[in-house]
This record gives sequence, structure tokens and C-alpha cells, in this order.
Amino acid sequence: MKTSLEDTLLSAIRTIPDYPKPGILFRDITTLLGNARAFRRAVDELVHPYAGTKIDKIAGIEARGFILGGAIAHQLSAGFIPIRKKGKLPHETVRVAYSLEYGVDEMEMHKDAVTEGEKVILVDDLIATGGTAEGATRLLRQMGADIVAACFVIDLPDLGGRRKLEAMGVEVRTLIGFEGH
Ligand SMILES: O=P(O)(O)OC[C@H]1O[C@H](OP(=O)(O)OP(=O)(O)O)[C@H](O)[C@@H]1O
Ligand SMILES: Nc1ncnc2[nH]cnc12
Repeated sequence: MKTSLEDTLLSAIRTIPDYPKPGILFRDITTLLGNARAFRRAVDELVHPYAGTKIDKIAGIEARGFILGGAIAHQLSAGFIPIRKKGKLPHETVRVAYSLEYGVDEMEMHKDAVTEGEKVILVDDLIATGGTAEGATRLLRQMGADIVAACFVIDLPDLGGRRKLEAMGVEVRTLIGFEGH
């Protein structure tokens, strides 16, 4: 019998208490990435609704969004846009400050990474407060991207990220939620 998606993901994701700060339950996807079956299943499930849809680019958020986003871009025959922490991209960038569950930072995207009207899917491993995805959405829209959806393996619903993105008019797709984060 085929294991359910939820069971496959639940058993493949590791939880580390008090990382990177006291009180945070860190949902570690390195164990999922190291599990060939779980990794493939997560990517296949995220790609599935968009098979046959023309997607120009996948925007992946550093660092974990690069791994999933690269695999998804390959599956959808789309290009890839890296959204990086500040100071890492060599050409002209747009930059935005953002806050997340355990800190604040700034992220950047190359100005020429997307052209007006291109259809883009935003990808990251996890949405918590949604601060990171909100920042990425602002950057992409500033350069004219049409964001088709934002996809994450993990949702921490108590932290409200999904609602924040949906309020910006972004369709959100997640595979598994951890209540009580
Ligand atoms: O919804 P939020 O509260 O904004 O949090 C989600 C973000 O936090 C994590 O990244 P992190 O900043 O830890 O970076 P990393 O992937 O480089 O470890 C995660 O990969 C998301 O990008
Ligand atoms: N609890 C958490 N686990 C892993 N990554 C995160 N990013 C923000 N909150 C997180």
C-alpha cells in the first residue's frame, strides 16, 4: 500500500527544539532532501497542479528554496530566479527588508531576472510568519512578474503567513502543516 503524502513527509522532516533561538521548533528538511522517495514525492506534489501550464520562471528563496525551486524549474521546463540574502548578487539589484520568525534581514533579486508579465511561481521550503515570502513577492512584483502561486512544503499555520500572502492576492500551496509550530 502506498504511504500517504502526509505520513511520508511527517516521517521525513526532523524537528529540532530551540534552534536557532530558544523557543523555536525548527522544522529541518535536510532529512527529507536526503530521502530520495520523500524528496521526489514533495517535488512531484508541488509541480502537479502546474503541469501543462506555461510557467516562465521559478523564483527560489535562499537557501532552502534554491534546492526545491531548482528541481521544480527542471520539471516545469522553466527558468530559475535566485532571491538572495543581501550582498550576494553581482549585478544591479532591487532590495527589500523583511522579518521572519526568528530575525530580520534584507533580500535582493537581479533587476533583469524577470521581465514584465512573466509568469512566476515562488518556491520555499516553509512559510511561517510569511515575512520572507512577502518580501520576495514585493521584489518580483516591483519588476513586473505575474505571480501564479507561492509553493511551500511546510506551513506553520499559527504564524499566519498563508493569510498574509493571500491578502496580497497570491495563491498559496503547501503540502503539510505543523500546528502549534
Ligand atoms: O515565513 P517566515 O517567518 O518569513 O520564515 C520562513 C523562512 O525562514 C527560513 O529561512 P531562513 O531565513 O532561516 O534562511 P535559510 O533558508 O538560509 O536557512 C525558511 O527557509 C523561509 O525562507
Ligand atoms: N520553525 C521553523 N523551522 C524551520 N524554518 C523556519 N523558518 C521560520 N520558522 C522556521
